[in-house]
Amino acid sequence: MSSTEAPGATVPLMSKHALFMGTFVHSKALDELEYLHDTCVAVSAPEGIIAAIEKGIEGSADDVKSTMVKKLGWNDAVEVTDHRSSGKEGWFFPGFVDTHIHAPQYPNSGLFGKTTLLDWLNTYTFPAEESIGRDQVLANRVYSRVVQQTLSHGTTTASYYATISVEATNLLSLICLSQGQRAFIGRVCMDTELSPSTYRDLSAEDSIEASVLSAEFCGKIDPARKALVPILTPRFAPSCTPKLLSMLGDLARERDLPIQTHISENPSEVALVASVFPGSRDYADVYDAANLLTPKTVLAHCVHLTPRERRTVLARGCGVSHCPASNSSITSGECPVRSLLDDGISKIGLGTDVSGGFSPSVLVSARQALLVSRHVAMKTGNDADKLSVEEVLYLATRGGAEVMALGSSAGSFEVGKSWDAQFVRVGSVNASGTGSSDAGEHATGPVDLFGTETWEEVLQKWLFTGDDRNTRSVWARGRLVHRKK
Ligand SMILES: Nc1nc2[nH]cnc2c(=O)[nH]1
Ligand SMILES: [Zn+2]
Repeated sequence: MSSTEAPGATVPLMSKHALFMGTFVHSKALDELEYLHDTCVAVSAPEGIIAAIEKGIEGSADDVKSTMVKKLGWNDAVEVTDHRSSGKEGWFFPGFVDTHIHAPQYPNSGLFGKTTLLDWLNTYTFPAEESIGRDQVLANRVYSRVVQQTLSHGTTTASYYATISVEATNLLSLICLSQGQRAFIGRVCMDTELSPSTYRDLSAEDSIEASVLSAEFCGKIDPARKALVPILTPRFAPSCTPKLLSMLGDLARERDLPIQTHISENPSEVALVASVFPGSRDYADVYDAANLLTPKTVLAHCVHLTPRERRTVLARGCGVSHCPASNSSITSGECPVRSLLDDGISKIGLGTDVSGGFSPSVLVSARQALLVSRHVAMKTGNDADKLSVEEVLYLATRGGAEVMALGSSAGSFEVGKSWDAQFVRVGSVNASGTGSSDAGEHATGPVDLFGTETWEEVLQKWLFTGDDRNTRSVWARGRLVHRKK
């Protein structure tokens, strides 16, 4: 396969308007999930935008479908997905937003031993990334799989770090486009001796030129930035010279590009930044001096930010990608999410941070976020530090959309937003104690309902015991991008 050839079949555009019916669950606010029963959501073709939402009225004989059809005059060419008979065993939920994931690290999922960030980078990460850049066949294998896997776990938007290789990064763009995932594509920039001499940009100028090439490639294959957005990606401060950082800040402004980077993940990293940038007041100041902190900047981790750094992040309007599974796995620390929120930093989403994090599932990240918040609470003695199920599911969807500056187009079910959704199905246990979903084509994994649960409890059980077997269908920008066989 040549480097710019689109791999595999491309997910087709919506050819007909569509009506989805059943129960819809989404975040209304940080601490509130809304449950819309017997509801019809109309999605217009070919762009996949929610055109109308008709809520069923309890006890009313009026059918929401006919009401909707009359309202929109979509009588004929309409595709109907009707899950109204699913009861509490099935519901539509917004697609997840993964605000931070390293595509080339996917083969290393679960491999971290007892390392911490800086030795983990040298032991596991740089070798894996370098090998992808040298081998397009391997890049195709890994990138195709990571996009398939994230889609099958319900991720409709992902912000990817690729590698320094333009060729391999372009391949990731093509794969996301053909599989239908909305993606931010970041060619990694790094020009210091922190990484091996064989795996770094030769100069700041080279790094900028390569970043422009990969951004222009995205522009060529998706000119309106409908599905693909190039994102400038200085790996983290110690990987970049001040010159490169400042050239990236200029480039972001000139081309109106978003930025992603890591910050304050681990105490040794924070100390390293202080020693490499002695003239900066703190880690955030290194980025701020280069104009890299903008409302379109995604800052991964933010575990050890000082009060002054928090004020900088808030003042610049940056988003935070909370990566709890990664922070526990490579022992980086416990991000104090409640305290960030209390300080006014409300743009917070979740990142799987594969492969610092071990799972491509944002559901797992949400679960881990909830658990880590319990550890924070055990340390502080303050119950208010505990995040609720509603809050972590907000971070997984709406919060992530805000972080990626997609707040008006994704993250919840509202007229004018994109149909980015997943249909979740769980199982129930019958009188003889058998799960309805133990086997066969409808196997839905370990979530067992006994018929006594409230809707709130069903969502809690999904968060803690669910997995990708429950994610039956996934749509991104109206297009069906995954269906469980
Ligand atoms: N978690 C994580 N932190 C980083 N800091 C610099 N590079 C990385 C990376 O690849 N993963
Ligand atoms: Zn990362």
